[in-house]
Amino acid sequence: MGLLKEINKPQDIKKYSMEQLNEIAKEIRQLILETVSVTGGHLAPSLGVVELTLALHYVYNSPQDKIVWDVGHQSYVHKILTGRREEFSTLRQYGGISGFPKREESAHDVFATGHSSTSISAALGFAQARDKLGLDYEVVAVIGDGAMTGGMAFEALNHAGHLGADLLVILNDNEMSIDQNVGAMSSYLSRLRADPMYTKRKEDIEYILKKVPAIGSTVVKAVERVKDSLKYLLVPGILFEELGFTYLGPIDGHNIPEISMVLRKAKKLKGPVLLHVITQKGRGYEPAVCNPAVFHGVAPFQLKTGCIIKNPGPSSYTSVFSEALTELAEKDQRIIAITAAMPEGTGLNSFAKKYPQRFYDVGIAEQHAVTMASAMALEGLRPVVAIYSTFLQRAYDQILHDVCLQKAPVLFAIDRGGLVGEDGPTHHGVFDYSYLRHIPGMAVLAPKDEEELRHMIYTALQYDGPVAVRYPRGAGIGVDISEDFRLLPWGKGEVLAKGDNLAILAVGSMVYPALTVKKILEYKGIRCTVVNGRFIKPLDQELIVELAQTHPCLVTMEENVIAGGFGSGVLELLTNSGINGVKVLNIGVPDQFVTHGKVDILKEAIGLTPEKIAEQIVSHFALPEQKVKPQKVPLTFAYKQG
Ligand SMILES: Cc1ncc(C[n+]2csc(CCOP(=O)(O)OP(=O)(O)O)c2C)c(N)n1
Ligand SMILES: CC(=O)[C@@H](O)[C@H](O)COP(=O)(O)O
Ligand SMILES: [Mg+2]
Repeated sequence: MGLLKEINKPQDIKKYSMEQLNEIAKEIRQLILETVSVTGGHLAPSLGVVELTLALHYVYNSPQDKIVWDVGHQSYVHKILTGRREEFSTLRQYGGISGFPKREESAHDVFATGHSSTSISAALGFAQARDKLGLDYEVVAVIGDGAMTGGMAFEALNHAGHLGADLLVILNDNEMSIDQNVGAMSSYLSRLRADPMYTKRKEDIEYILKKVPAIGSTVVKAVERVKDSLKYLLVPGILFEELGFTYLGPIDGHNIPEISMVLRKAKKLKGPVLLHVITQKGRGYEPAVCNPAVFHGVAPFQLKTGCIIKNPGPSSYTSVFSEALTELAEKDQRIIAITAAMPEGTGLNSFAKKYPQRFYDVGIAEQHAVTMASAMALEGLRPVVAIYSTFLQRAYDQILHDVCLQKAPVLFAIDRGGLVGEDGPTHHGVFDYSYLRHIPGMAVLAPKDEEELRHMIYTALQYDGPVAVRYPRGAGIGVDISEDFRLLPWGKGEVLAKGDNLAILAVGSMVYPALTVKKILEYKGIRCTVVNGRFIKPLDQELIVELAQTHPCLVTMEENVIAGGFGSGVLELLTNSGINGVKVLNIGVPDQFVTHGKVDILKEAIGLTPEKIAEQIVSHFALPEQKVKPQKVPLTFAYKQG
């Protein structure tokens, strides 16, 4: 490592020449490649902003000057340049550095991001605070072309233009969201990239020349167009100019001298400035350049070949959902599939290939996706909105008012439910039971395994109302998956095992762990009933009341925060049913933001492993322990730890 090892803070790069900065760029790319090929992570986004980040830290003075990274998945270069080079190998590992900007991690991470399209709002907030407090610093938001399709970005552009705030928005345009970018904004940016000044001027001049001999309205129109083309000629970023921004660009986002020169110019301008830079996602690593969608967020891979190291194992919940929906769509023409810029992640890409006319990618616009789906459903279609649990949080109001209040039969396919692992607190889907359960008319289901997910999707589509099916990230349990579809009894749980000392009522990803807890407790002479709750709402009231009346202790288990989750619903039911004899323990995610790391490690850390749960049960209920060898009772399901 040549010059890079001398850089421990951003100011250290200011002494280097442009040639040396290009050398440093090479070293940074190599470090990112060597690290992410081992840890996994957001490779292509970060490779695409190496020169941009170097130029930014060359011209600005972080952390006094505030740089906000939209989504923040592209912040690896920023982290390497701001004192985290040596610990960069701990990227996304438990106890290591986060894959996203994190205030607790560094003063240079001025705003925690992870969800898209927030950077301009944050930048405007910092700019307003600066002006109100009489402080002196620059503010920069770096936002991608994908994130620019998010509604919040427009809200902030609108407000910043209105205020005339001194700030810089850098639009990092690489023509990609996670997949190909979509929307009218993306097309507009393509035109800007294609240097419309030339094309626009040429068309208009030809148009005018052809018409000169004519008289009357044609000449008037011609004059109008000349005016327009002059406007376009002088200000290609007219959309941003009309919002009050000075538009600069488009410039080459890999040319450090050019970027630095334009950044210096931008610093001198008053009011909001938008600098449009063109970058290549995955720059410097051929496999990522050729396939930026695959290398957007990538698992560990072989550096030499770009082959991603796959863990053979059970079908993923995502693929089971995708196959089930695509099969059902064959028979039911009403089914429409909607994603918010994540066709690959939600598994809808295969649906899109088979039914392009019944598929929508709305861009990073979860709120719009939900409300559009509601109107579709009210007209008789069966829209299926596939959005990760954490990103669906953004559309809470739309779910409540635009879907549930009007009883629109929208199916929410909620992927990444529960802990997601290395993406950390901005991405764990551990709040959805709580943010959905209290909405009148909403039904919430969670399958115990991938086989049940298939039947839940089918059952949910037969239900004439708002319904959510929530399932985890990654591989299923490894059970056989039937070919048919079974209608599950609505609102009913499933008794998996019987015992008289205590009853465990588990939902979703905690059902198989509950069976393991049962095994562990048997060795202590404690016999458990285990129930697969299946429905977070409506609860199986009859079964729960019966369990409470026939067992001295009741345990609920869920991979959701305890507050307001499934267990809370059970407690409300017992209280409202006047049942107070039974002792209850709610097991779930504690009242904290769970950090990043492998899921197994995180579960160990927050007491969500079967062993830790069994310990909590014994101590909570002060159950007498007898060392017994339980009779060999085969589990109804072979639960595989893993
Ligand atoms: C609200 C929200 N929805 C979805 C995502 C998932 N997501 C992460 S990055 C990304 C695409 C971002 O594209 P762009 O801003 O162009 O950045 P690039 O990866 O191209 O650098 C998406 C959809 C998210 N982080 N936040
Ligand atoms: C940065 C971002 O929000 C996405 O790239 C997200 O990390 C994808 O998550 P999965 O890897 O679970 O699809
Ligand atoms: Mg992009």
